[in-house]
Amino acid sequence: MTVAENAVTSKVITQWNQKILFDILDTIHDVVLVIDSDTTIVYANKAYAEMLGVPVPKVLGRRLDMIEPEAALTQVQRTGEVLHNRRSYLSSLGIDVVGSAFPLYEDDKVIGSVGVFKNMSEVVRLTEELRHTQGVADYLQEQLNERDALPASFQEYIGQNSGLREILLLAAKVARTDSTVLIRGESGVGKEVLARAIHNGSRRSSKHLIKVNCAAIPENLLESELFGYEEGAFSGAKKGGKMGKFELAQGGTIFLDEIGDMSLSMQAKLLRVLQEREIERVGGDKTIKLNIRVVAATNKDLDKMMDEGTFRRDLYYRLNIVPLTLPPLRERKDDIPALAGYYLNKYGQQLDNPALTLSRAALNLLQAYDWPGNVRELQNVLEHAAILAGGKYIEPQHLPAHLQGEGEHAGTVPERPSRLKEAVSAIERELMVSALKNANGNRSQAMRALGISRRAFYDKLKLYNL
Ligand SMILES: Nc1ncnc2c1ncn2[C@@H]1O[C@H](COP(=O)(O)OP(=O)(O)OP(=O)(O)O)[C@@H](O)[C@H]1O
Repeated sequence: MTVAENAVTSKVITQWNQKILFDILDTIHDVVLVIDSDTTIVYANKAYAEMLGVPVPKVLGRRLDMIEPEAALTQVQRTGEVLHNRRSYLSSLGIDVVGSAFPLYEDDKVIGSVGVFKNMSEVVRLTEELRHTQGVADYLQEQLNERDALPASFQEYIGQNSGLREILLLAAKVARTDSTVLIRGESGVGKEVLARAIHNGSRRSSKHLIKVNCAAIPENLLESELFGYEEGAFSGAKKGGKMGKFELAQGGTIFLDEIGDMSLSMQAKLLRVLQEREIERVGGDKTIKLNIRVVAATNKDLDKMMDEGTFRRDLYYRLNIVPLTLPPLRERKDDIPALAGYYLNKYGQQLDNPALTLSRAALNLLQAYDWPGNVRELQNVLEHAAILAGGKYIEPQHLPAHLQGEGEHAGTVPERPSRLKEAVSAIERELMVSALKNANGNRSQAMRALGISRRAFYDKLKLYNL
């Protein structure tokens, strides 16, 4: 304030009496409190009395350092320094306040101080409530994210179908444990993809995932494949012996695929391993402790097999700790566009045709088909179509005849084969079907009749969805 302004103000004030000045201070919602040099309260406005719940006269003359030793006003009194917008807690009243305190000087001497502050308890309470609510909201959001988000290892498994998603979320949870998992589902639904995701999502991911296709290994070799053998265990045994798949999987995961194709005698041996968690190599007498996680898979109806006595019930219970059944593609057709997109992108890149897309008519045909061979069949169909398409679009004519509703069975020799590869595949499939028929479903016999290796035979079984 300038000297002239000061003169004007004092002139006006002197014209008013003290009462009017105090009335003015009482109109303020903020507390105004004045203490003298020994912290005796010499003035308090109405807001302070209301905050205390007592009339003003009862407050005057009391020593603030007795009531509230840590109050900003008493601090200012001691230090002579202004405190601005300071938040403090008044323990005598149990409230939070925010305000400023100023020293009052007379000839360089602090003769008192004045404080202007407001009760912030409501604001503090609301802020704390908000913080708590925010905390709860964050927690719930985290839970939701955890519920909906699949770990990175599951990204490879394409599918948003709600039924499938429930299974994937359960699998992701189980992945973090050491539980034995049994994955069931028709051929080509992605049991192996899921087994890999479980392994990669587990604490064993830095160790190996060892796969054993129990159906593709001849019965007499399966035991040494799984358990390994010592030198001289049998004629033709390698010098120095050989490590089995269980040993190779130490610290990691063993994936026993096609477990339903295991003979009863092997089932008994496997059951012992699951119970004892130890093995002995064929021809050896040393016990090897196992630290492995077992994931098994099958497309066989194990319940029926147990009823028929071809699958051991006790082994089933050992394996079925966490059962995961993957739905067939016909039950999750809503995933076909995403799966098709994934494979077309893949094959489009390989064929230098990155913009490769499905025409609406072709997509309709994919959606209308029942996919007995599931995702594997879809993958094969799209690979084939991608080669045939040439241009940007896959049209109905690029899809196999049986998808177009023209032929009854996949692979039936087309009357006028459009491509050599297609015709060869169709004939191959026919030959496989008739070999299996002639052998009454006995795969080994069919394989021998066809004169092809076990691996080639099983690859073709998968390829033609037999
Ligand atoms: N959800 C999926 N996302 C991406 N690819 C998939 C999915 N499901 C299956 N596939 C693909 O389909 C093919 C068959 O999958 P996989 O071998 O895992 O099936 P499977 O159920 O183990 O079959 P089988 O019982 O015949 O052994 C693989 O090429 C795999 O990459």
